[in-house]
Amino acid sequence: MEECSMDLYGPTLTFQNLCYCITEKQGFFCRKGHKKDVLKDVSGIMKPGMNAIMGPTGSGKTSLLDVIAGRKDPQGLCSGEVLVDSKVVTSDLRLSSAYVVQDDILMGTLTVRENLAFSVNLRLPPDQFSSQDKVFRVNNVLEELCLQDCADTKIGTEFLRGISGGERKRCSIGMELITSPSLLFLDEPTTGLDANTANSIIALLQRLSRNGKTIIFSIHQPRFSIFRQFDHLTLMNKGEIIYAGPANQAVGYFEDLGYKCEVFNNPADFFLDVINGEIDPVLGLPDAELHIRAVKSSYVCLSAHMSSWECINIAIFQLRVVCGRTVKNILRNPQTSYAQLILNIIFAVLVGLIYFQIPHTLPEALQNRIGAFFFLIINMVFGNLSAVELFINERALFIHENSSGYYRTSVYFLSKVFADLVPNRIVPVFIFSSIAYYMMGLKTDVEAFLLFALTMSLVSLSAVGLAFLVSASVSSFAMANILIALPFVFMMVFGGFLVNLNSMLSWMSWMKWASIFRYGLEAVTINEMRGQVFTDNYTVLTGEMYLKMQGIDYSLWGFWQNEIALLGIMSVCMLLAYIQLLRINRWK
Ligand SMILES: Nc1ncnc2c1ncn2[C@@H]1O[C@H](COP(=O)(O)OP(=O)(O)OP(=O)(O)O)[C@@H](O)[C@H]1O
Repeated sequence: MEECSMDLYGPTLTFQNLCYCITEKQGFFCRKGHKKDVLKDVSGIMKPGMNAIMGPTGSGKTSLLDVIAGRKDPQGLCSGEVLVDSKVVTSDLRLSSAYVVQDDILMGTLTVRENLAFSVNLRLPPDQFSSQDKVFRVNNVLEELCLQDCADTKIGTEFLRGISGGERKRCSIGMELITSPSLLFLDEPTTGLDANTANSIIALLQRLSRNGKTIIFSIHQPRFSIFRQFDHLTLMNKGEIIYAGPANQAVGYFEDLGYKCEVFNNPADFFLDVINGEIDPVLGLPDAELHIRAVKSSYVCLSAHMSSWECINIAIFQLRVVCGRTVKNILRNPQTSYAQLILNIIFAVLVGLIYFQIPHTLPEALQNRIGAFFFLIINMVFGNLSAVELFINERALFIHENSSGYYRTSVYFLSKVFADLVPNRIVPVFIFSSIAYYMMGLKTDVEAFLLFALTMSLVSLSAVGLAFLVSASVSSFAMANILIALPFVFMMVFGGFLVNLNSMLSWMSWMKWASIFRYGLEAVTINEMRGQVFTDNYTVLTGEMYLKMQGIDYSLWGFWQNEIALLGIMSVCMLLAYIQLLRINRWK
């Protein structure tokens, strides 16, 4: 086993007197809760090389890693500080260091090379690195991580078989190495991998550490071939450090305290057995207690060469790169878009057949028209329930990339919204409107058709806006479905078709002002009825007379106020959705 050799170069990270506590809420409404100390006054030093943080489950190793990497909510930090090369750092360290999360968070529909290119494009400033430089970097990382053979293979999704687990992990490491960070944090890099793959990942990290990197990682219970590659070991138990020092001296330290490690025992297992109280002290040292052994070795202070790219990224450039990835993702995973389009076509034909060429004779002229409009609006609203998945699907990816400084929240929001609205909402609605409108035999002039299609689009977009708001506010589909169905049903009741709004209890009727159904129904009714004449054997009824009877303002403003209200609902919902995205908790 190598000791953390003094001639390795790279940044040195120290942490002093870190106390971290969390407040466990007792119930849904209870704001105050019971305080739990996750880290109890811990101090230590991580030098260039391989720094492992080990301990039994729940001992606080991930918490320590997250606190020193600036990923844990600073509100919980009661005391202490983290220094890199003797300079105090804040949680902004997360923007300039590299952190590989335990569950590989990658875009499954993109290839290994495309994922690395995405990272390099967003994290290296475009004015300092040419496209060739970036391609060169991607190729270098592919070579360094031995990923050339699967460079053009897709990562894989739940529907698409992709690269292997080890390759995924190497790709995740590559996403971070692409900026050549000197400080690399990894949360349990071997979890979920088979023994050989785990070994090769640790060997890779060791190789990287020999080239000027300080590698800090948490690990649960490594086998000996892995353990012997560690330079420095931090052993944790119940939020405290019980050993910190050269990994190859840890056995000796415990033996000095009276704990005997059998010849064939794996030191990593031995330490956990000692911590768990499964090994008793021998050598007449029954009272042996484990003390923190803070190793005060001298180290050379090197200037931190971590650079902060956050300010350099240009929003428009980011938008191009993120939109490019979103579009690629949709093109390679087109099921939702196809389903939306096919559903709209089938539904349009169905509605067209049910209400085929509505006559101008009473009473069916009115009954069928209003019934058809209500039916169409129901389809426009409920057909967009799928929009609730927009931000839930990629929540983990967004949190990881956004907190690592890949892009701004606004860039992500705009790219997702446009990439969803055009193929999934606007295009299918126009196709739907064209088929249904002419099959039903509504007004033949083009202006009336365009206003009909516009109203249908605005109804659809307002419903989508509400779905986006729900999607950005919760993290589970079950919750999203409950939250979206309820307002839609209420809006339907207050739409003016199922109940006469003028006869409602006055304290309830205000809800009609928030009903997408009402605005949509009024707009299409005005558009269709104005200038029409309906007859039966004895009666002549003009569209205007009908609208007046219903209490609908059919002036030009009367029509457009509905469109503006729909636009307003959509804009407010989109804005709130964006605010909700900003409010998502990025801390671990
Ligand atoms: N944000 C949090 N909210 C609630 N509890 C937390 C939070 N962060 C840490 N803890 C608690 O702190 C303790 C240490 O957690 P941590 O994840 O650091 O342990 P660990 O050693 O990494 O465990 P494991 O190997 O199981 O991942 C646990 O009891 C955990 O429940």
